[in-house]
Amino acid sequence: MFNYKQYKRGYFMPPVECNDWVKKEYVDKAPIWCSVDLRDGNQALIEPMSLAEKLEFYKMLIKVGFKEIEIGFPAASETEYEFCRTLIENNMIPEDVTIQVLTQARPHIIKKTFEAVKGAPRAIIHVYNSTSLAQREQVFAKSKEEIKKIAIEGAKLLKELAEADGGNYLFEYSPESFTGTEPEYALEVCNAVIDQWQPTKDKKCIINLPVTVEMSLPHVYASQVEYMCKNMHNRENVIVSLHPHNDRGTGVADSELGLLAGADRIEGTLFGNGERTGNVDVITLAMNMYSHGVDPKLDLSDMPELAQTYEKLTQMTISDRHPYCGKLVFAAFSGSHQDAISKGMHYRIDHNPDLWTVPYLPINPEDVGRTYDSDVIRINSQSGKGGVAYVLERNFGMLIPKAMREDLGYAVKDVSDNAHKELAPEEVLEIFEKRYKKYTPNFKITEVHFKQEDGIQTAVTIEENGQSLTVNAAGKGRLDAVSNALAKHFNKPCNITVYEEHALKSGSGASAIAYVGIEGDDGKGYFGIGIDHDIIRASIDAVESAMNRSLDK
Ligand SMILES: CC(=O)SCCNC(=O)CCNC(=O)[C@H](O)C(C)(C)COP(=O)(O)OP(=O)(O)OC[C@H]1O[C@@H](n2cnc3c(N)ncnc32)[C@H](O)[C@@H]1OP(=O)(O)O
Ligand SMILES: CC(C)C(=O)C(=O)O
Repeated sequence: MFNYKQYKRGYFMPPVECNDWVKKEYVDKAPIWCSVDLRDGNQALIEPMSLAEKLEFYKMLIKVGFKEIEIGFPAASETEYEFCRTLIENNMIPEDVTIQVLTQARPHIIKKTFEAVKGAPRAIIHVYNSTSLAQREQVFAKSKEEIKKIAIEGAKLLKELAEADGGNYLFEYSPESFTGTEPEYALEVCNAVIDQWQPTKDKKCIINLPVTVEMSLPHVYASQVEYMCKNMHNRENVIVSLHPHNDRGTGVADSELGLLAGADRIEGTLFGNGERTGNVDVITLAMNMYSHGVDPKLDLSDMPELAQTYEKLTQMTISDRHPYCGKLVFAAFSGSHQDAISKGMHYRIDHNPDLWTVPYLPINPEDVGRTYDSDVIRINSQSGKGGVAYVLERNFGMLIPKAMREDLGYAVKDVSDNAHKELAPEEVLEIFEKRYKKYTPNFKITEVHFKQEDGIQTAVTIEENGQSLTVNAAGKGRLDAVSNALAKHFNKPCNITVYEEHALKSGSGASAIAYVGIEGDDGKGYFGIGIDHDIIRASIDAVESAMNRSLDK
């Protein structure tokens, strides 16, 4: 039954008000990033990655710039164990990278974990036990003291084994299910662990406050984190880490507010893969910082490659709307957005190309390996004249006159609407050319001669209904003379209201384009274009098309 009465809030507010984080406005420096793709992400896959797949993912994480990588749960399976050994025995851990391994606070699992990391140049041993009220009561059936004892015993064993092994280890403790734990109690357990480890400036420890299951608004978590940070023993020698999941869809907000509340480190995954609704998406978090002008200290410049490799190795699918990396996240189909983006692009170039200010696009798509041409302005029946003009300019170097854009915009929209489909730039060009170039259903100009005498005199040969006729007229310029000839012949106005021309990009097979608009006897504008090496020829072709269009009515 769909019955909200069976639920109640399962979190606990700190015993004192903790809201200093509210005064901070944005995350002004990158946290220490720890990727948990190969552990939390991996344990949530339908088919966990093979050794070869984990290796490929690991290399990608290094390329992105992670300096701390939780490579697995070595006591969990042979593959996990072997992966850890492979990295160590093949010297695959760069000097500036530390691997991290996870273990339950159970002696035989901790011991197996130490066996797995033996010989590692550096490693973080991450031990956890669950502390929430629900798990104390239902899973462990243990008192607060007994649960704290599990944590203390685990912490002690880590210290003993590390000393015996002589390896270069840092320790991390997670009060798993922190968000369902009374903050005073979580603090008591964490402080007991810190007291065991006695971290120093040179040998800090990590206390990780997981949002194992997200159960509150993000500001509640921020208050809990602030409470922990303010009351933690030996705080200066403790790295406070966050490990948000995304059950309520606010893992990113938890992380950002948690950082404002004093945390130093984030554990998360690329594209947010992880248990249930996932771990916090490191890419979104990092790009959020980037879009505020803060260096995220991760290199996400080749997002399409990252996305492709991620999808291949995890068999997961990135949504088209996934922040910063989905296929459609930079696409604008709707007319008003396209218009603003197109104007914003020009404004930026004219004013300050070093600053990104384009409306509707939080970041420059090119920064993450996307292109303006195929990713940004895309044409369908929601599009407008600004977007259509932008597509022709960007892709084919055509600078459509302002007065012509509306007519063109509606023509393109109609095609898309009728076909119920998006139009590729080439299809937009095809519609444009079909409508305006060499449009001659009513007549053709087959020959034109000019003579300079009292202005310009012209003789225009018109082929109409299978017959040819030469019309003489005069004008101030050559195009004026031709339009006068057409007006005279058809006994209709052919006043040129728009005339623009420009060279076309090299390689397009033609050197110039002319755009002509005329006002018909109904007061409406009719348009044509001409493309030719000879700009006069191009202009005559354009007026020919425009007049033909006006005769259609
Ligand atoms: C929130 C997280 O994502 S935490 C990480 C979770 N990831 C995984 O569990 C993946 C890897 N895990 C595994 O492969 C297995 O669970 C193993 C190998 C670690 C352990 O396997 P097993 O001992 O066979 O089973 P299991 O995990 O069910 O053990 C449950 C027992 O451990 C206890 N336990 C569970 N977690 C912990 C812990 N962190 N610390 C101490 N005891 C724990 C349980 O209370 C239970 O005790 P009981 O036997 O007295 O009832
Ligand atoms: C082990 C801990 C950090 C964890 O994965 C979680 O709580 O989600």
